[in-house]
Amino acid sequence: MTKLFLSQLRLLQFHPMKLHSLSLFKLSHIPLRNAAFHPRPFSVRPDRIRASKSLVDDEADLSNWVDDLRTGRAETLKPAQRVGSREPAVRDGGFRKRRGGGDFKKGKPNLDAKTRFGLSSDSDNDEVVERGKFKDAGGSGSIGEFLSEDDVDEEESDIDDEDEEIVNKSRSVLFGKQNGVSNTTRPASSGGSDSYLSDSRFDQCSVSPLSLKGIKDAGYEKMTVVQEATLPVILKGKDVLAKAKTGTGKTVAFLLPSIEVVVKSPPSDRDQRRPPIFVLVICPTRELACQAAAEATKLLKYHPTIGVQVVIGGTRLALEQKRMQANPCQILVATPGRLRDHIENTAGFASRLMGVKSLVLDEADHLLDMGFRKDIEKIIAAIPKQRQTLMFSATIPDEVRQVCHVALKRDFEYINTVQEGSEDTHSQVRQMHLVAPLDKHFPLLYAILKEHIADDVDYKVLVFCTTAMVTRLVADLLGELNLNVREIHSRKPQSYRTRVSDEFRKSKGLILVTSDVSARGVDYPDVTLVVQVGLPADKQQYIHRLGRTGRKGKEGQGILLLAPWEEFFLATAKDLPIVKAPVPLVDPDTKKKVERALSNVEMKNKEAAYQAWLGYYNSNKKVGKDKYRLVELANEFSRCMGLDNPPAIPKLVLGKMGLKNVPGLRSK
Ligand SMILES: Nc1ncnc2c1ncn2[C@@H]1O[C@H](COP(=O)(O)OP(=O)(O)OP(=O)(O)O)[C@@H](O)[C@H]1O
Repeated sequence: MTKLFLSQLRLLQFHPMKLHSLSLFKLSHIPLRNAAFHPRPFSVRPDRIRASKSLVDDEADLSNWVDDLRTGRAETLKPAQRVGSREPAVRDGGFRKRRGGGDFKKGKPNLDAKTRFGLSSDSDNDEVVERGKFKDAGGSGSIGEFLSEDDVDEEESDIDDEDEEIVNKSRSVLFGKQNGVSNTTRPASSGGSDSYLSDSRFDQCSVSPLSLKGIKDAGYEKMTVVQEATLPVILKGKDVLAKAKTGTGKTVAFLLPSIEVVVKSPPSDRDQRRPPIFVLVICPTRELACQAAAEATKLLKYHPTIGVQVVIGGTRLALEQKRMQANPCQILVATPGRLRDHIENTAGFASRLMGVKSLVLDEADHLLDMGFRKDIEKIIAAIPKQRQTLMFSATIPDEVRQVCHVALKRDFEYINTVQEGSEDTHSQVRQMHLVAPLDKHFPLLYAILKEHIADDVDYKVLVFCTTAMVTRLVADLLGELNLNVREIHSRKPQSYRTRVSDEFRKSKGLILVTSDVSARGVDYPDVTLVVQVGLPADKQQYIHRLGRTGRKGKEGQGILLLAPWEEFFLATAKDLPIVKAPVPLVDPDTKKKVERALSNVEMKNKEAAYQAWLGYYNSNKKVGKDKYRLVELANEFSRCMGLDNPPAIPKLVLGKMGLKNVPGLRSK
């Protein structure tokens, strides 16, 4: 039996003097912690990429996109790009091959896209900093805006469309029952501790022949560990709370048995005006909802009578209403706020929900935290008590287990596929942290990215930032530095988000600067590096962000860039193997280049980023405690952007933030 060691790493203090003494940082040359790891070849998957959402030009098209997949009207599916382990970088006399680009200009934020999607007009929108609390506002001063949700996604139905709204049977170890709850830990069944595939095949399970055909066409043969662990239990009708590492196939694990629920239900009458919805899947973000619906569509290939639809914020409610009327579905994938909107405003919708037999909460811990809880409770009140409930996530903190009775029956089964003594992250993902003064962050980020690009021609990088407006600032900066970047956050129109997300999914040689809208569940293949700039909201969010790389057993790298006063985060994640990174050399030239690039970034974007930054850290329990120190730090951030005089903030906003009369702040 493989023995797993929990690496208790000594977290070394960063010493600024070391900055110059260390050689150029080569992320990809650092040997993996688990040197013996070989990514499993992913041989059985003639991978398919879903229809190009870059064709989606307006909200109406977006709304119809999943329908088009169902009816085969969407763009022909394209064969996958390379799967399996990454190839070494191709170098040709210093020329580095780059792919991707689409209709965006390399290295520059696309101006057409900016104009078309109104980027400039939303620069002074509010930015929410912490779920359920006041976030900073960028100018209009409307309280409604303050109360909107930011990047935690995203869907807030009640504001407007721009606001938003995630076993091995034989070897299972039963830890016993407490209060009727079964707790089961089901370790990976083959191929070492990090294998995500089990030895069991789907055809060994009692699923319908048509579903099996769909699974085969999707390229799935063996079940992943979480699928093997949960399928038999779910098929028996039990409520399940399941935990499995990121990128290990949880979506299919809940979709397949959900489809079987519909298969076993009496067929709806074709003429029935309001046919029942049998399966309701709730995801915290729009991207995730679309992704889950697309996966369901794949699996439903041979079930022509079963329909799936998606309802998400950012599209016109009336369009969704029309679409649901025209193409009634038995499986509905939704984000919480928009679902509530339909419950309250769509004629006949509430009665359709009375047919729900299976409720799925994807990213369950996130859906049960305070930002979504009210919506979820309202939704649960609108569906029958007699139903099966499935909750999945890569992180299930104790607090969530304590409140999961909100949705689950008392005798639910808790299935944990993360082995005892193993971390919630993948051992094939090298995790590093870099602690450096704030004024070094932008040059360091640039140096990290340049180095990574030089090492891997197929680079595909996600850069996570703390808020939407800081995301925009960093994207602007990296664009000015001629890196091939895109940005995605909650202040972008949904059609733009969908387009960029799809482009990044298919691309290589691209950097996506993002807020936490991309933190959970989004399945971008072959991400080579995840950079997290600044304090993650919590350890769970760190894990989910990191989980965008190292999916399906592949290798990956993660780097967390912190200021010294953010270093306390490492103590909260001390069970994770986050090692100290060698510091990349930032030569004076690089520094100057970054300063020059910053001077080209629009003033209003810097102002919005300052305010957002202040709001984000103000909401942090530790950093926000000492308001005087907070303002000092915010002003340091302002100087990092080249603004020695910090931008003025509306008095109302300062009042809401509890920052009135704090020295160092300028009000207007
Ligand atoms: N049985 C299978 N065999 C091979 N590939 C699979 C199988 N099941 C799912 N996959 C693929 O694995 C990838 C990851 O799946 P998925 O996105 O569901 O992961 P996840 O566990 O939900 O991740 P996260 O925690 O980040 O949400 C997807 O590309 C999916 O198509």
